[in-house]
Amino acid sequence: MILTVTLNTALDITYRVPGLRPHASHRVTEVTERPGGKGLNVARVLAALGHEVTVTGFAGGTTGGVVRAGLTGVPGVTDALVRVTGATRRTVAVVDDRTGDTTQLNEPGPAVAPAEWNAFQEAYADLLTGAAAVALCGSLPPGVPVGAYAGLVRAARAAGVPVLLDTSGEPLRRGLAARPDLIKPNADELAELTGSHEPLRAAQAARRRGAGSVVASLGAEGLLAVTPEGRWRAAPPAQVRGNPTGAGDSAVAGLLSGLVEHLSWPDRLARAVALSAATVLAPVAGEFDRAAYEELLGRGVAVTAEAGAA
Ligand SMILES: O=P(O)(O)OC[C@@]1(O)O[C@H](CO)[C@@H](O)[C@@H]1O
Repeated sequence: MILTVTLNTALDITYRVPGLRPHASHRVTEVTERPGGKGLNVARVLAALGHEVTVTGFAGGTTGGVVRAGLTGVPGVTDALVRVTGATRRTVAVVDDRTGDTTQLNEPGPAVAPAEWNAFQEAYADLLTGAAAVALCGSLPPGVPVGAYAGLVRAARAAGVPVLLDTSGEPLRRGLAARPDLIKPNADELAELTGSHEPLRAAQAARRRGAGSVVASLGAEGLLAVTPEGRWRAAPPAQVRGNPTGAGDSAVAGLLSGLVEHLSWPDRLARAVALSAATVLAPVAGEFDRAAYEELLGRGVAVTAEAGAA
């Protein structure tokens, strides 16, 4: 079983509007709602690839109920979310039909009480005993200590479970010190973490600060991996246009599935890039287009080794 942790789950709402303008009123032409928060997106993609996945984190209130209802019946996904008194947040992705651009609005999430945080940590320790790998994903809701991920990384390492951390800002900075096996920042997150806007240099700096491996997602340029086994760049065969929400989560699912299947780094990266591009091509945020995924993999994702020490 693969475990994904989403402390700040969300009901993801996607609005389509024919041209988004500040200060204007808009008619929404299409609304979709689905369970979200990064770890839930990762879980759905892993399950679609044939893995058994358990999801944990927090869920509460009416929105939490809708999120949980949306997970029931998803083949391969087991709900082990911990109930909280506060209400699970909503996030809104507004897709501008004219430009194709997406604007994201993320609520902060419910206030988590100390007893709820303790209950989660106990549940997490139990779940680790059956896990082949764990992904810790997304922002922290109010009330969860900013060093939370450091503790969760340490617990995974103590249990001998490979751990991937995908977050940003101070939670990433602190989590890194606990030495996660892999981090997957985007270019902005990596620059914020290291102060360097040059992705290769920044990824090397992140490794020195504690990450076993770094896979940076660089938008249209694909992925840059800096690992103890070598360095690679992986890019899709053609540029894809669409809604990028969840594309990073699909890359995480590709990397994690590749890890538990013992794929080589180039094969993991090819899978992650193809999944990520197939997510941009899917009409609903956080889903991937399976036909596009298979076609992209079949056409071959260019994975090139970079010279030099990791
Ligand atoms: O606020 P966070 O936790 O950083 O990000 C939340 C979020 O925007 O990320 C996912 C896409 O990656 C969405 O499903 C989700 O709502």
